[in-house]
Formats: sequence, structure tokens, C-alpha cells
Amino acid sequence: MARTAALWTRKAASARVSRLGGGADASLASSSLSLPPTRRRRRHGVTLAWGRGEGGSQAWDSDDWGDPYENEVLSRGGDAEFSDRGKEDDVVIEFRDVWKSFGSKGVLRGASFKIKRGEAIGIIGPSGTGKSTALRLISGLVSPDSGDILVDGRSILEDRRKKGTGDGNGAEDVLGAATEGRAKTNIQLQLGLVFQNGALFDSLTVGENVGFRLYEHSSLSQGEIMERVSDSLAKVGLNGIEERYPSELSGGMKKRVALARAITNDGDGSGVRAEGEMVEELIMYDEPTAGLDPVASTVVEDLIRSLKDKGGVRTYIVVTHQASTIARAVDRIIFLHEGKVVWQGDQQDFKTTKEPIVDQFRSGSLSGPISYV
Ligand SMILES: Nc1ncnc2c1ncn2[C@@H]1O[C@H](COP(=O)(O)OP(=O)(O)OP(=O)(O)O)[C@@H](O)[C@H]1O
Repeated sequence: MARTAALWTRKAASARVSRLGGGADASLASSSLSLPPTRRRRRHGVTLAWGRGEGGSQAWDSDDWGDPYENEVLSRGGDAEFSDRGKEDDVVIEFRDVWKSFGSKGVLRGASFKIKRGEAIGIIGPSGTGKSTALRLISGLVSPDSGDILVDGRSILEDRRKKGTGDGNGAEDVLGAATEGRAKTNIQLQLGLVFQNGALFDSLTVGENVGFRLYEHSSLSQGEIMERVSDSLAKVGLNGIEERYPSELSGGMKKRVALARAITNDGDGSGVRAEGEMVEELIMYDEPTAGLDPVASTVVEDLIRSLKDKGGVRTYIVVTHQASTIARAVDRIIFLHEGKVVWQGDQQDFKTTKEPIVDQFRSGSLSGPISYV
């Protein structure tokens, strides 16, 4: 913590200035960055890598673009009191009739699905249908209004009931859990969330960005951290760029750096060791190829696939609109429409299904059940 605090102090002023792009995102960045990153990182226990906002490099996505303290609530895993009831061995994520609104806008409206350990899942569907929200719910950046989410068989609702004071759904309960949960919760399931865009600290070097989690959480020496950083960068095909700054990188490189950050494991969770390396149990990629040219997209798609194939990532979820990413990086597809799962199937099914919503989405036709009016 001290190391990052020093790092932060040294670079905070310029980081704040460089990240404030204007508008709503500026206030988000401002509120996010008004706290030292250590406090924020402790809140959700997931790896946050790519951020929202075209061209922006927000380091942290505070989700509701509101209360940064909400992130405190849902550190995933580990507490001995966390219920194992209902656990299915190979189901790593389960949504049970999940509802989520933002203000008066209903986003998820009874979404239910299961993701098994080892799957390469695509969550697709029309814009605004709640795909990114689903990732945020899994990572604990927001909490459901009703329904439940089981992470590795553990009910977040029950967890919050135990730790909080309310019924597991209300804001008071959330804050109650936050207060108590921070000290008690250990990370058991290694989760990584890779946001849509950069989310690199502009004022930190690539090496400092990639090693950020380790500076925050581990007791590793500087040398050990830099060794892990180099390993992660090598895995994404970016050897030797530790001293560069994000502004010196292309969009595709930034995405790969963010990916390297997501897989740089501090080893304090229960990720399983395989051949001496930590395994990320679940990585979630939010539109990892958005804005990339076709070849750069292929590089990222293959990288996502190869990180799993080589054993560094056990399960992943990709939210994407890109046909190439669906075809190349995904085995099974969950289709969301108007906040519900309307179709699920594998690649072959996706290509051939006559389900009207999927058919329209696939063809890009203006006529059909999907309406943008
Ligand atoms: N924190 C928030 N506060 C207010 N509204 C939000 C918040 N997060 C999401 N929304 C709204 O919820 C809706 C669903 O957003 P979400 O990002 O989950 O959709 P999506 O399916 O990922 O869309 P896209 O494909 O366009 O990225 C959108 O209308 C969005 O503006």
C-alpha cells in the first residue's frame, strides 16, 4: 500500500488532470480519483482494467457513476459464512431471475442463465439491453434489485443478508454489508473485469499500470513485481514496453496492456495453480475489440482464446457486438434482449437459428422484433 501511495502521490496531480475529459465522465473520474486507489481497489476485489468512454483512460469505472462506496459491497468469495447452498460443482456463475433498474429505467428484467467452469461465453444482444450491467453485477460493482446471483455457488443475496442489516436488496443493507464486509471478506474466486477502453493510468508507465494490483495488495518485492509484469506483458505479446506511457501506445496495444493487467495475479486468492502459475477463474471482457481494425481485432480475439487455452484463464465471458469476436473468441452464446435471456446456443446454432430476434440481430435487418425507436 505504501508503495502505491507513494506512486500515487508522485503522479496523482497529473493523472487527475489528464483523465478529466469533460461532462459526466469528468465528474466520475474526479470522484473516483479523489480517493487513493488502495481504498477503491479494496472495495470490490476484482480486477478492473479497461474503462468507459471513447478515448478516455479512466482507471476505475465506478459503475453507477454515482456512489463509489457501492463497490465496497460485493467482494467476491471467501468468507467462511458465504453460503454453499445450491452449489453446482461446475457452475461458476448463475443468474436467478435478476432484475436491475437505474432510476426508472428497467435494464435487467428477470435474467436467468448459468455459466459453467471452463466455458468461453459470449453475451450479445442489442444496445442497452443490459450486457455490461450483467458483467458489473457479477463483479459486484452494482447489486441486483431482486433475484440472486451465485458466484461459484455462493449467493450474493445471502452473503449480504448475513453481513448486512436489511433484506439483502436495499441500499441500507448494501452499506451495512460494505462496512462489515470489507474486513471479513477474502477473495476466493479470482475475477477479472476488462472494460471497454483503456482505463490505464495515463501518468503511470505501462509497467506500473500492469503491476498496479501487486503494488496494492502483495508483499512482493519490486523485483518480483516487475518480473510478473514482464511475464504478463509477454503473454499479450508486448515484451519490453514497461517504461512506455499509455499515450505512446495504439488503441490495440492499450487493450492488450489492460488485458495484461487483468491477468497479473497477486496470488492472494484461491486461484488454482497450474504449472506454477495462478489461474484466473473468470475474466470478463467488455467489448474488447470495439474500435479496433479487423486485424487488431483478430490479435485480441486470439489472445483471449489463447490465454484460456494456455491455462492462465479458466472461464471467460465476452460482451461484444462484433461478428468476428463472436465467431472467433466464443463457444457458447447467451442472447439478451430487453433485459432477459431470449436465446442460448453454440456457434453452429447461432448461425442457423430461426429465432426471430437472433435472426434479425445476425442479419442487421431493420424489420423484426428489435426496435430502436
Ligand atoms: N450506472 C448507471 N446509471 C444509469 N443508467 C445506467 C447505468 N448503467 C447502465 N445504465 C443504462 O442501462 C442501460 C443498459 O446499459 P448496459 O451498458 O448494460 O447495456 P449494454 O447492453 O451493454 O449496451 P451496449 O451494447 O450499448 O453497450 C443503458 O440504457 C444505460 O444507459
